[in-house]
Amino acid sequence: MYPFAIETKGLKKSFGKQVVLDGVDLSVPSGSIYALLGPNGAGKTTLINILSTLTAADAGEARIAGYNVFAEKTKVKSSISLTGQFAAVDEMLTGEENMRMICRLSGLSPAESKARTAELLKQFELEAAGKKRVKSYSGGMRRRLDLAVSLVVDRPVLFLDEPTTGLDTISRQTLWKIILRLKERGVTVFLTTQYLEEADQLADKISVIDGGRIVATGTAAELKARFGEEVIELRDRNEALLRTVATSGTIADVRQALSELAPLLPPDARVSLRKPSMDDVFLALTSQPRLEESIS
Ligand SMILES: Nc1ncnc2c1ncn2[C@@H]1O[C@H](COP(=O)(O)OP(=O)(O)OP(=O)(O)O)[C@@H](O)[C@H]1O
Repeated sequence: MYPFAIETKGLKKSFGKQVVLDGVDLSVPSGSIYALLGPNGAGKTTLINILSTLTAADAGEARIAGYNVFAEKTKVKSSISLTGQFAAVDEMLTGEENMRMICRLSGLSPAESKARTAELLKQFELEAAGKKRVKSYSGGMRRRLDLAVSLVVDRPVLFLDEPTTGLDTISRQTLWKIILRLKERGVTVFLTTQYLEEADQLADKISVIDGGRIVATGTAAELKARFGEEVIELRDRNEALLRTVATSGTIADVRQALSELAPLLPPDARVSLRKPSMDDVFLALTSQPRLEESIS
């Protein structure tokens, strides 16, 4: 097994004059869950499209399971699964019929197709739903079927582009559980997300992309620690958030921060200290409007 399932160096991509990726360096350890976190339009889908050979890069290097993404496309394609790859799930067929058809198209015998379908429907908690037509599925069921379909053939690297966008909390948690089980089976999962909590819960490592560059990489704990050990939160008397300020949490630092802030805030503003969240980290690292700016 390669130490890094995905490696990129200096990856660049522009669409016309718009620079979307401006030198992306990534190393994703084999068998890990890696989250790429970034605001809308940061280039997450473009990066996945390049890594899965769907889009050409302008410059740089990329390897999947050791294979060169630009020179060894066939080997790369046979090393990856991509959700949504088979957009051709037939809504008029049941989940089970779709799965069996895709198994057959992937070269499995009728008996193998039946067994693989049963195994995947069970793994994705779709046993009952498997008997129903796909057009009656909820968003969460459909997302699980798409994921199951993309895993008909075992591949070492799985790309998931915003796998839980638009799902309710329960469906999201079911998918998280499934993604964690895939990791236990040795699959490397590379997912993009706008949900900070998702990256926090699932990923062994997180990279934050902004303005076409990776602006930070680390575990959720490392990224939070880099931000600061504590956050001072100031709220008005109706509990509306006025300010957040990163601090070390020592008496000296907290006192200094409060004495600087006091003249700018109503005298009855309330103060509390809390640990930083992924939201704090994300806002600090990306060019999204900062909390302080957005409320002042
Ligand atoms: N084929 C294309 N032609 C022109 N511009 C494109 C093309 N694909 C993407 N872009 C532009 O590149 C930028 C990055 O898009 P991309 O879809 O990679 O971002 P993203 O991080 O996945 O965003 P989101 O979270 O909104 O899906 C966007 O401004 C988008 O409009």
